[in-house]
Amino acid sequence: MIVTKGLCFSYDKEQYFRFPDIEIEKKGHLLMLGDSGVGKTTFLHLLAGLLKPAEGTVSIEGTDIAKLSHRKLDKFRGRHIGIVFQKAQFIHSLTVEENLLLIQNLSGAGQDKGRVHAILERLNIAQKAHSKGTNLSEGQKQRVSIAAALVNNPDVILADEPTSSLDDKNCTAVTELLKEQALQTNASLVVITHDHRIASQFSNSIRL
Ligand SMILES: Nc1ncnc2c1ncn2[C@@H]1O[C@H](COP(=O)(O)OP(=O)(O)OP(=O)(O)O)[C@@H](O)[C@H]1O
Repeated sequence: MIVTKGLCFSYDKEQYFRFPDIEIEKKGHLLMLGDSGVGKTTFLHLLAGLLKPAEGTVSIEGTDIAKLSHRKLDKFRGRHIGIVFQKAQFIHSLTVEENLLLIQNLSGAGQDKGRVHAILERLNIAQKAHSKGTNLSEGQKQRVSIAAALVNNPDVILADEPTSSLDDKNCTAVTELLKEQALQTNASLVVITHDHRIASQFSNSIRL
């Protein structure tokens, strides 16, 4: 479960962002829409503890994440939060499978090749399991990034423009997978986007 209260943030004191309070139960989801530059990624990074709010709180599974030390926050993120970044972030010299196994290892959860392959199948990239990151298209990289966010069954899934590089078929597949994953693993899902193709697939949405 994720709850925010009174979140404010500023990069430079010139532009001040005030974000609406959100509360997403387990299995719940929220789509946040908004034009380029309104602060969607900033909001997501506050939710993930990658930025510290000037005011307000982010509570995940009952923990106020701003109260955690850097080390504890990194560990907490690895265990509880799956982030789909706008630009895919993984090690390009490793294969897709090796990247996902490494993420499982780093979280302390142990390796589960079956889980890795099941998720790659769902994302239509199982045939790329043994390819290196440098040999993937942008859409394939985006899907690896989604697999990386989901592979540890996080309690909170935060997705930043997860469908921007995808064609219509994969756009629907990815959105369905994110929602289904949240339902199956009792997770809360936040998706931010300006991709209007996915608006109709979410019953709960707000505009920034
Ligand atoms: N590290 C930074 N330092 C200073 N200003 C920043 C920084 N990151 C973002 N900004 C500014 O904050 C504003 C909001 O950026 P943000 O990336 O959150 O918007 P967004 O709604 O996600 O946009 P987009 O849809 O284009 O990704 C923008 O005006 C941006 O220039």
